[in-house]
Amino acid sequence: MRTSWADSVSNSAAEIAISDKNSLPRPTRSTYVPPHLRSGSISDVSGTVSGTNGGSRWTGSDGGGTKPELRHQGQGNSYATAGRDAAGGGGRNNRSGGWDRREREVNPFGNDDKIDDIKQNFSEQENSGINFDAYEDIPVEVSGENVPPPVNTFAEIDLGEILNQNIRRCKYVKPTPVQRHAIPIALAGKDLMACAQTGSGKTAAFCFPIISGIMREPYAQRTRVGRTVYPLGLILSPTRELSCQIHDEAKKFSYQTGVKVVVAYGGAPINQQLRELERGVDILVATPGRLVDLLERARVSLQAIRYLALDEADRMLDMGFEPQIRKIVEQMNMPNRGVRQTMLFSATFPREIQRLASDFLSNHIFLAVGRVGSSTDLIVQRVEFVLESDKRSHLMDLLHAQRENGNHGKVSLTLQQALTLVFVETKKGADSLEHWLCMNGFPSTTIHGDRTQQKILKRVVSAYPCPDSHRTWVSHTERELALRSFKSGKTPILVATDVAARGLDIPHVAHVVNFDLPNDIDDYVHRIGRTGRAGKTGLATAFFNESNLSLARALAELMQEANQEVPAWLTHYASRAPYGGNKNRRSGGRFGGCDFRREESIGKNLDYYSGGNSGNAYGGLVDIGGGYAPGVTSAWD
Ligand SMILES: Nc1ncnc2c1ncn2[C@@H]1O[C@H](COP(=O)(O)OP(=O)(O)OP(=O)(O)O)[C@@H](O)[C@H]1O
Repeated sequence: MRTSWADSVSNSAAEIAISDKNSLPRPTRSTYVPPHLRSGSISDVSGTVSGTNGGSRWTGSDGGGTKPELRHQGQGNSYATAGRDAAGGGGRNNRSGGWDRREREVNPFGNDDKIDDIKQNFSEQENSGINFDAYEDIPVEVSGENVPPPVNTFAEIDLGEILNQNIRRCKYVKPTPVQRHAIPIALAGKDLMACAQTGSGKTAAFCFPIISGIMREPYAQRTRVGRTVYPLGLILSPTRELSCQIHDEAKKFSYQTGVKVVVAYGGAPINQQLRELERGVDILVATPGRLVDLLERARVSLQAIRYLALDEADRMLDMGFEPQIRKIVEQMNMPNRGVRQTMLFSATFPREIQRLASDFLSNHIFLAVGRVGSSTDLIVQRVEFVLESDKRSHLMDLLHAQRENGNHGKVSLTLQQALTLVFVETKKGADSLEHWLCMNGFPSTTIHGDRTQQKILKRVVSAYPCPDSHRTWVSHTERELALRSFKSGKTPILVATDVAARGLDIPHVAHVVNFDLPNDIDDYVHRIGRTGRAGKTGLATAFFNESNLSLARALAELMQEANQEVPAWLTHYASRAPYGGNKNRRSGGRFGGCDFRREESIGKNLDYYSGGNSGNAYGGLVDIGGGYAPGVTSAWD
């Protein structure tokens, strides 16, 4: 039976004795529950909660409509507290109550997970291909009050042994710049607005502190009341692919920590997601639309949220998503800013969006890490003048050259690795180009966000060229399959709309083609950022013509800033073009990525430092009014 949101919230609020969303009561620490006792009912060992759920260690009823009988311990709230985990070290909460998750948890690392192998030092490990030299001189700006110093190694951060093991399993040798700065800030409980270049490891930068924080929280055995679950962490992202990717990453990071991560996204049947939620959730990764649905069905409550992260935050707060985000954050009983911890991450952060975002933040720290991909030559950017009518044949030429030469300058392409991502403006255009490519001997697939038709065309790669009989229509729920087919190299060309522009981390994308340029330079930054990730090189080619005039100036500036060759004709277009390409981002040719508070509050007591990443940049904090340290330029200014 569907219960109204308001009813459900008020009922459950009464039951779990969370009387004030801004003063979430914290239970006392419970006694340690030895692993051999964890298989039974929680009440057997802690006397905290009665009722089991088919073997789940989640508290609450079995979803049959009976309210769980929650007994309180200590401060009179409903949170059953978990014991400490000896293996976790450092007094961490292992979050194991009624059953030991570690026995049932699927190993997200597959077979590549021999503890003996991973017990080696970080320094002895295989570097996962990241080019750390490229990061050494990245300009960094930080502003805010009491900024914790950055770290140089994971060992310097107290994340706990289990999380450290997972970091080793991921083959992360040392933190990327955004991780060096953001993780200590987040662990200090500060709100954070972080801008860092595409492919620089932002996902881990917000996941590690959330997972670690939940493991540390003494109070937070997760609670389910009736069918409503109460996650502690919420990560919002704009697309289902990105949500799934964050979920996959977060599951790796949280492996064997007892912290349960669940994903919910639209365009897929809700029932399976509901079942998964009923099994328990500590961190919910979600797209806004589906989350609102779950909140309105009272299947999720945000009352217990301690950590809120918005990935691609500028996208989440632009006109498309802002109303939903406001609803989620401000009208759905989530603890207020200042009570919860809020972290916003993106590679781009227009000034207007920063201003808007400050509604969700409390006394936040602003962090900007220069964009590795575009400020170095890791992504080689080319722009070619191509008339609309010539685009297809030009693309064909590029693909033939790529196939024959097997390389693009610095970018070595093997057959399996030569993945090419082609961005187009419309869904129809994507389907049409994919069909044409396929008919011309280039196995392709497509991905776009058509929610009404909810179908994508997937071609069988062996059909070469693809006859109609080999074409397979797959349902929208299989959009991920198209992505998988691309990732695996079965269909090494993916024609996509902007739905694939942000966040997706696809190894071996060597070439991004902007068949149709976007209207906004920030979208261009995100699109080309699908290559040249984690220190690897990449190539980005853009087809420009008169219809892209409004982007000319922003594009020329961006390329220049990234030390790219700007064709004379583009400079010419730029000089006579009105300023466009993102009204919010720049004014007077300046990047708008720096802390907007600096401009609006000169003289406020904000710490501020800027400089490279070599360590000496932190020698002295300068007052915000002092601007940049002498001789230091920022990628954001
Ligand atoms: N410390 C690290 N060492 C090695 N690889 C890392 C490290 N941190 C992250 N990575 C890898 O770098 C890649 C990019 O990371 P991630 O997807 O988090 O980037 P991002 O900054 O969120 O990019 P985008 O702006 O496009 O969303 C991933 O494959 C990730 O596994």
